[in-house]
Amino acid sequence: MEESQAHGNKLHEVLVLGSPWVFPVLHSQFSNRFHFLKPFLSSLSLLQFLSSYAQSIQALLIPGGCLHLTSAVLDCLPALKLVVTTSTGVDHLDLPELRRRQIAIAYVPDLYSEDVADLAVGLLIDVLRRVSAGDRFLRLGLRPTKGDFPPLGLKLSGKRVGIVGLGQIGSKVAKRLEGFDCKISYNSRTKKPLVPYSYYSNVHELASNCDGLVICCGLTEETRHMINREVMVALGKDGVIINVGRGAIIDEKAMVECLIKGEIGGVGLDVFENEPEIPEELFNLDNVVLSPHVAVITHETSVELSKLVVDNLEAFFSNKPLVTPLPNN
Ligand SMILES: O=CC(=O)O
Repeated sequence: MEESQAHGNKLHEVLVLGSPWVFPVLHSQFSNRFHFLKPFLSSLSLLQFLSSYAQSIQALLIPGGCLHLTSAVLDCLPALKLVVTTSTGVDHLDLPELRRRQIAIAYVPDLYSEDVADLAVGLLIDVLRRVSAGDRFLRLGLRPTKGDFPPLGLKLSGKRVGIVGLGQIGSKVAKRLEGFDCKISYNSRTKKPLVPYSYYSNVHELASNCDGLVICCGLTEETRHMINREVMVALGKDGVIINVGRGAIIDEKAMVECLIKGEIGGVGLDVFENEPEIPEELFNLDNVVLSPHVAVITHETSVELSKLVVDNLEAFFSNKPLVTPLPNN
């Protein structure tokens, strides 16, 4: 309210759900153009807040990942006409329900793939070469010169790496790993005609023929728990898994068991099955590298994202076509 009053004319109201990481940039640059409603700063429950303050809200902003836009939330927003998600993945949105209510969706088609691919390779190097484990070793006061043994890692160069989902992100991971002389294979819904890598239609077979898997696909009913215990056992006790897709693509409970029993070699995870929850057991395992769902986040990207979000909001409020509408919506 304060912001609209300060400018003497009415700003367009935008509801911000789930504290998206772009919000600080957005708020500092564009609070003179929009009035942002921030339930995450309120002491009220989300539904109480929405029922009290959001009855006339037409546009909302939501990050990908943990917060799901449920019918209960939508029922509190009778005037809603636009959802802008700051994610590429849309598994947190109930698409049929949004369609039924004729609510338009803007998303982020291809802003993040370089950053996500960079972090995927970073996690792979970290898990194999034990960068974070070595860091912990030194911080504990241990030293090779005192006869302490640093945790020895495994080579990346020349490894057989399977990419699960060879889209924008997966292709960039593959390209980066070519620079490490890795032998790349992949699994995706269909074989890509112009790709030089070996194709496996079945992820179990892919795992049997690889030293590591990098999961880059989206979460759908088909990919949920696609990386199950059998796939992990097929990958083998030195095999590593990197996940920059969505947590629930891996059967997380089975993964924890495989790690504890030494049935896989290690994991690097940017995403988790029940974010923001992380299984306790993972904190005690030295062959696990954890990252707080930041693969898409860099300073540079946050500036570009902020502009994209505002361009979509401005288009909506001036009755123009959205800049990045979700296809088939
Ligand atoms: O996880 C982030 C995204 O889907 O963009």
